[in-house]
Amino acid sequence: MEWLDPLNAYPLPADFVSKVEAYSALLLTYNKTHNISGAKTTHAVRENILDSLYPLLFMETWPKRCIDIGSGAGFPGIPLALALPAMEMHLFEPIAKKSAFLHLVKSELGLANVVVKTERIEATQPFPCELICSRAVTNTKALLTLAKAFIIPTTCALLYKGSRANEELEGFSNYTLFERNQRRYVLVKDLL
Ligand SMILES: C[S@@+](CC[C@H](N)C(=O)[O-])C[C@H]1O[C@@H](n2cnc3c(N)ncnc32)[C@H](O)[C@@H]1O
Repeated sequence: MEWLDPLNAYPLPADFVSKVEAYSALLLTYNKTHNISGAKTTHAVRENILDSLYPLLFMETWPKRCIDIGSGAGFPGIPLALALPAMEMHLFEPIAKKSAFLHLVKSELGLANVVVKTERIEATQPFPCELICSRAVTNTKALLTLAKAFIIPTTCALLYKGSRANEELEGFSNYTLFERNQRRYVLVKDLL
């Protein structure tokens, strides 16, 4: 699978390629009738998948449990859950047609480590969580305010950001900015 070459340095599970291709096919089909994602072509879906997975190349550790706030059609939560089957991935997506798709992916691909919640993050029953992921939902401060009840002393946030990442991070003291293929990722620590 040439399009996955940028991830060659990472040991992906044996079933990763077949599952990621199945996810991509499901999304392309479902998107035609339900319009849940701007990614309408194979190339665009693959770009979103790669973007979701680039943090595998720089994150030193992954915890047992992660939440993805505003998962939409599953980015970054589904690709990360496929790459990291030992990590529990909780996908929060309040729009019914999008969360129905996430349920479909979970059942079709047999993803035992994925939990889908059709809820806004601030309206759900919180639980302590060591990793908060989010891509293209809202700015860092607003997002961490919404997710406040999930944050414990060891929680980190892995945020998928555009060019304005630096402006958003004013006031945060402990963060690292990563760049890959013109994309930016921010790992924020000490959230309390
Ligand atoms: C622009 S989409 C991004 C979807 C996906 N993360 C991606 O990168 O393709 C933003 C998503 O965040 C969801 N969302 C917005 N506010 C939310 C909240 N408070 N809690 C959970 N999800 C939220 C929306 O329903 C929407 O599907």
